Amino acid sequence: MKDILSTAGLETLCHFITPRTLLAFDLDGTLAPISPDPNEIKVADELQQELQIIMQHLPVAVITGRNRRDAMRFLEISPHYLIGNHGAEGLPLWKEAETRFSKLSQDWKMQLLQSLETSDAGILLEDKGTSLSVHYRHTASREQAYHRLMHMINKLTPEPRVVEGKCVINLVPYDAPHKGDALLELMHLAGMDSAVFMGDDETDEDVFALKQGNILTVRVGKSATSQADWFIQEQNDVLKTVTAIRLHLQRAQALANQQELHRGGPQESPTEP
Ligand SMILES: O=P(O)(O)OC[C@H]1O[C@H](O[C@H]2O[C@H](CO)[C@@H](O)[C@H](O)[C@H]2O)[C@H](O)[C@@H](O)[C@@H]1O
Repeated sequence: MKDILSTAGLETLCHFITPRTLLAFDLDGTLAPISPDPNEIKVADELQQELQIIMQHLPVAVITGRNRRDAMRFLEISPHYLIGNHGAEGLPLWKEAETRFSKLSQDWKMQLLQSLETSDAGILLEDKGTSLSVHYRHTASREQAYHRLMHMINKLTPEPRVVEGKCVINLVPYDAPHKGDALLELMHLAGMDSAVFMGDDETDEDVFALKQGNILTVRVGKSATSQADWFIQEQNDVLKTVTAIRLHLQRAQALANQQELHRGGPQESPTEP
């Protein structure tokens, strides 16, 4: 894993981005810092402004574990693509399957509600439609809560795909598209032949694991176990990276304008009568 904000990293990033690159971002922990309350996240105004400018040059996608409606509450910009539920919501090719995904998620919710006891205070079920998240950030002992929840989750039928996150266990239908599938489908939809993706969490590993030369992946936080190729130190560095992309796009645009002017050649002055 290498530092994308190093001189070599920024050179690679700028060299990688072409007019056919999709820029995709995770939300929690990437566009917004992690907050103890999922309802209290904030995408910095400056970051939204940078993304707004970038969107004039390239397609932008947000691929989040939240549901789309929830994610929209925190975005003043309207990205070209907004995919929710870790990939299980918002992809045109999967529209019809979403009802089935929601049914599975409801079944798991009912089974968990039956198993939870009053002593399980602090455990929160987040019903997101096509997937279910089980939060344990606010329990007295996170470790105990985690083990107890995994015990319950292992008994769920049908078996969910379990994706762990930051004090959360996400339950997703096994055959639902994940974030990696989503990114590939969006590249195809947008007619882009490369993509940059930034994420921070286990659920983003589905993109990092794609390991394709035409997808540049950046993780928030260095990790020995992540499959991302590049890292930034902390969430604050997302703004620095996005600003570098914006500057690069504006420079490229200015250069293209100049070349266009030269190609047109000097205007012939009208012949004097
Ligand atoms: O894919 P993401 O956009 O990163 O979404 C992942 C999960 O994010 C939210 O939970 C996490 O962030 C909360 C706010 O910072 C935090 O309080 C919580 O502990 C984290 O797990 C969201 O609530 C989930 O639905 C997403 O799956």
